[in-house]
Amino acid sequence: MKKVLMIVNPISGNIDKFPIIKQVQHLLHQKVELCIFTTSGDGDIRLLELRIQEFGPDRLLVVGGDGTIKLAAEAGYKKMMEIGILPMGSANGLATDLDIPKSLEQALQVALGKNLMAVDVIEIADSIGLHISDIGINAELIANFSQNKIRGHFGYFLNTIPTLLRTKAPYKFSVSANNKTLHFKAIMVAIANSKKFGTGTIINPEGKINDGEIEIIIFKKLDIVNILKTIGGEVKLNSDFVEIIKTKEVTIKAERPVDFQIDGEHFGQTSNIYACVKPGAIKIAIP
Ligand SMILES: Nc1ncnc2c1ncn2[C@@H]1O[C@H](COP(=O)(O)OP(=O)(O)OP(=O)(O)O)[C@@H](O)[C@H]1O
Repeated sequence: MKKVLMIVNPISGNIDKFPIIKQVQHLLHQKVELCIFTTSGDGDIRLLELRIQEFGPDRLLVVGGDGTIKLAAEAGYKKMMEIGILPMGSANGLATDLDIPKSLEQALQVALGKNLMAVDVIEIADSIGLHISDIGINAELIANFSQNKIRGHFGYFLNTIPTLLRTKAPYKFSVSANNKTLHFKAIMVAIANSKKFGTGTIINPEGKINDGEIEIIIFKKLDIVNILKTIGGEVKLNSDFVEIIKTKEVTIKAERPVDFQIDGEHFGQTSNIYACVKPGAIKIAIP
């Protein structure tokens, strides 16, 4: 490996990235050519695509959370770029799922290592997702979290109660997959590529990020106690309030626009989502 483009999100996880950049620069000194792209939160995708074109990296090294990994994947996926991850987000859902080590040195070793997994990409709403997208109450929580500018797990926790008080859930949805359409009421419908939320909660026991399929997870009901437990990573999901459909593509319709998120990034409100899986479309370095 000769050239590494490090993509740094300065605000993710409320972590100061300066010492991390210094340490990576020190560890890679005279080993690889390192270029740093710092995200601004505005128009990053086009600027990153341009930087990739100019610099021609062998690998993208993401220093951020799920949103920053999503950005790197979106900019690099048509070029089949290899991605390494230094998990520096609030929740780090994808990194948790891929068992990326938490210590910087170990994560860096993995991120620049030879062990690559071809991961499925979900094409969804003119964008892509690698981890978990959903429409309903979790996206409402993320929308409130983004507005409040409080990051970290505590930020999610603080937003839980107001979100639950304000929500109009359950909503009426229809889900079309595998030549069948289901109509039901639910508090949220998730499109999942892998097993866990960043809190460590397994929301999708059948999920495998490289099996060429996605799981549609319908959360029919969830009481406040269960939601708080879920955020704390305690709940074992049971079929009374959850239904899972395995598929390669899905259309989800809601009776009215409902909050929607992809990999922790709020995507406004929508009443119509189409998603399909592109098997093994991006390579991520794993332990
Ligand atoms: N310089 C910046 N200033 C403000 N916002 C930024 C900046 N750079 C990126 N962002 C925003 O950061 C968000 C992505 O953050 P990311 O998901 O990586 O971290 P996180 O939210 O702390 O962690 P996680 O997603 O793992 O919970 C995007 O919404 C992006 O627009």
